[in-house]
Amino acid sequence: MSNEVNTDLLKERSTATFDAERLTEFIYKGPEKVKRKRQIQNIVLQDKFLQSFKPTEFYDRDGQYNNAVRRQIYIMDRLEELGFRSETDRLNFREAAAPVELSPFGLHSGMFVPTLERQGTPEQSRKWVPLGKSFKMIGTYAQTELGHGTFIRGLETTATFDPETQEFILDSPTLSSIKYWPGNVAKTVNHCLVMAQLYTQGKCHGTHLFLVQVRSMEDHTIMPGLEIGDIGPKLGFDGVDNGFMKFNKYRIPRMNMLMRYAKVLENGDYIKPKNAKLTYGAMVMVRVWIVMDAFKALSRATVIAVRYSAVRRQSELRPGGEEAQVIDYQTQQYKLFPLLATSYAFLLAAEGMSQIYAKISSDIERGNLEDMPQLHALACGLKAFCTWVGCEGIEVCRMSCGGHGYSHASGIPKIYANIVGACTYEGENTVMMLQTARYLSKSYFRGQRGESLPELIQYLTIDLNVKSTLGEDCSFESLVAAYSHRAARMVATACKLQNANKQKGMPSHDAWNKSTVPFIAATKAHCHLLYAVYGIVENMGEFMQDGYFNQDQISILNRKVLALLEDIRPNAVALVDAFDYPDHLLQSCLGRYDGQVYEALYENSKSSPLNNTDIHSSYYNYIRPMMQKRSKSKDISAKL
Ligand SMILES: CC(C)(COP(=O)(O)OP(=O)(O)OC[C@H]1O[C@@H](n2cnc3c(N)ncnc32)[C@H](O)[C@@H]1OP(=O)(O)O)[C@@H](O)C(=O)NCCC(=O)NCCSC(=O)CCCC(=O)O
Ligand SMILES: Cc1cc2nc3c(=O)[nH]c(=O)nc-3n(C[C@H](O)[C@H](O)[C@H](O)COP(=O)(O)OP(=O)(O)OC[C@H]3O[C@@H](n4cnc5c(N)ncnc54)[C@H](O)[C@@H]3O)c2cc1C
Repeated sequence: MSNEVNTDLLKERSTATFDAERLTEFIYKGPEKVKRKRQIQNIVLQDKFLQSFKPTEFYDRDGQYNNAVRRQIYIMDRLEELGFRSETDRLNFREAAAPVELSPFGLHSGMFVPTLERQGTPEQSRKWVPLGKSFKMIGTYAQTELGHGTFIRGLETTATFDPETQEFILDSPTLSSIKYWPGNVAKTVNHCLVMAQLYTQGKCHGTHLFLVQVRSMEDHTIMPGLEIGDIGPKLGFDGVDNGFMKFNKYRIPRMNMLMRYAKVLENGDYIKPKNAKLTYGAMVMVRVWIVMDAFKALSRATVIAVRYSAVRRQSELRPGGEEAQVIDYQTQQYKLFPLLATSYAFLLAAEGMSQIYAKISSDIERGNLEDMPQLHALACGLKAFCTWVGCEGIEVCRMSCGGHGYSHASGIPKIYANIVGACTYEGENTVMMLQTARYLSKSYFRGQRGESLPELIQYLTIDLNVKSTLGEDCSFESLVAAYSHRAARMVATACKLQNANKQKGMPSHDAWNKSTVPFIAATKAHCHLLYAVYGIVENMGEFMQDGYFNQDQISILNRKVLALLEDIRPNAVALVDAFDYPDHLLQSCLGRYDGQVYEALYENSKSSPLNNTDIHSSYYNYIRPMMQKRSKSKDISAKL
């Protein structure tokens, strides 16, 4: 591989009107943090073991899982040796060491241990959290069943208290109650946090979490009374052993129920929690993290597509002139530059969401549940919005790279396959949006009654008769006002339909269900981020429906969005460079910093396992016999 930088990329970087390094420092919170991140990435780059793996797509499922386990245990050991204490250092190392290879221990660290910490009593946390953090206990979060994932209250796994033996008896009473999907349950973990319907003294008290040992700590064999296995290949996540698990009257000690919020006493008495949804806390936490995952996925795909668009020359923009950089086609800019803006908007949204989560979750830990509904609504809405918009954007990035975008060598298919599951897991997106919609509906009617609303939704009470004051300058204030007006109008419209349904005599659940489509649109408008002008132009109908914008303002906006493309054009490469993703993290022949795309593609293809032999065995086994057979037959054309 040559070590020169592609001349088009060199030119792009030399003509940028700002210093990308300054923006990198803003993104990563200062030059020292950037320097430290790069130091850590370099440790990984120099690491022979970590650099010894071929791309995941060159291995079969067994190999991908085996490599994922090897890699992650190596990372754990290296982190011990390196002695990194700060979470940022550890995260930077992990991300560099496994940029796209998901971890079979991901749910252990991401859900199992944090849930033991937050949902266990202090005694339970003291006993189990150190075992989890030292990997003496390896766990996951097992909630979804064959028959239920979304509707937690419909889960069928039972945990029945036996006061004689002071145990809970876990059971999968039906086929549909078999646990199905939980990550890492098939081969990796020896414990699970199981969500089950709690029965005591003959009464069901709803779903609660139970710590269950599922494999022997001696030899990893499956505990008697359990059936466990892998669910099979999936669209992505092939290094992760999502599994199924069936309980057959499986007994666990009473004290294995997480009892921070709800309790079962020795005599079987049930002590209820302050709020039944406290048990759902782990899911809220992961939804908040998924907003950042959506930013990372979309921004990486955008880096690849923008750099490639600066390098790829195709067709004549000027008749008889040299072939143009595809980034100079207005259509290519209209595809990619809004995604660049969206990536930056997602970064800010993810950081804001994390701050709000930190504040409200610590209030909840102290017993103040006041803002729990707002946190739930925000986490549901942003998780759904950012994964939907992010996945659509990553697909646009793939297609904007033409044929090479469809190759794993572009790096984009893996980015997509890893993040698109997040539209489903941790709460299916439509269902999540409806949770936010329910909160907006209740808030709208509270606002109508003159009650005060939390700051984030005070816009619901604005005067909808006001028209836009947008002028040629498309001021920030006028754009924010436009988005607020659109969302407030759409929420009001959906609520009026819900009310009208009730006035017609529909029971409230039907009145709700028959207004959920406009509520989904209204909730998307509520979550819509301010990548401003493009968002208005793409959704113009929703902004025009009540004449909020006049014809002249619409012309201004249409002109503005095209003008913005030209404004961004000279800085497009610098804006993606600022994300500071090193090549080994992007794993993309198209998105390389040096732009040597064709050499990289050629080298990558030569290393494809199918090239290990010149003539494939299938020629000797099938093709040659077929040709020999046909060459003997008389009427060869009929055969063809
Ligand atoms: C959809 C809901 C929220 C419905 O719950 P429900 O008990 O039926 O409640 P409801 O009747 O709709 O609402 C009653 C009320 O409960 C509230 N509520 C609901 N959930 C929460 C919460 N988390 N925090 C705070 N409040 C919550 C609702 O807003 C309602 O409030 P309201 O009565 O309107 O004031 C629930 O079923 C749910 O969360 N479903 C999604 C299941 C899910 O997320 N599964 C994830 C499994 S783990 C996984 O996928 C890991 C993947 C990670 C990986 O592999 O990397
Ligand atoms: C990659 C991956 C990893 C996963 N990891 C885990 C894990 O580690 N642990 C775990 O417990 N689970 C896990 N899951 C399961 C996941 O959490 C569930 O699949 C998810 O919660 C969706 O539930 P469901 O499958 O029941 O979908 P369903 O709800 O059955 O979705 C089917 C359709 O029904 C619609 N629908 C459902 N309810 C409503 C409603 N009230 N209103 C309107 N429409 C509705 C949905 O919008 C959707 O269109 C994982 C799933 C995936 C894909």
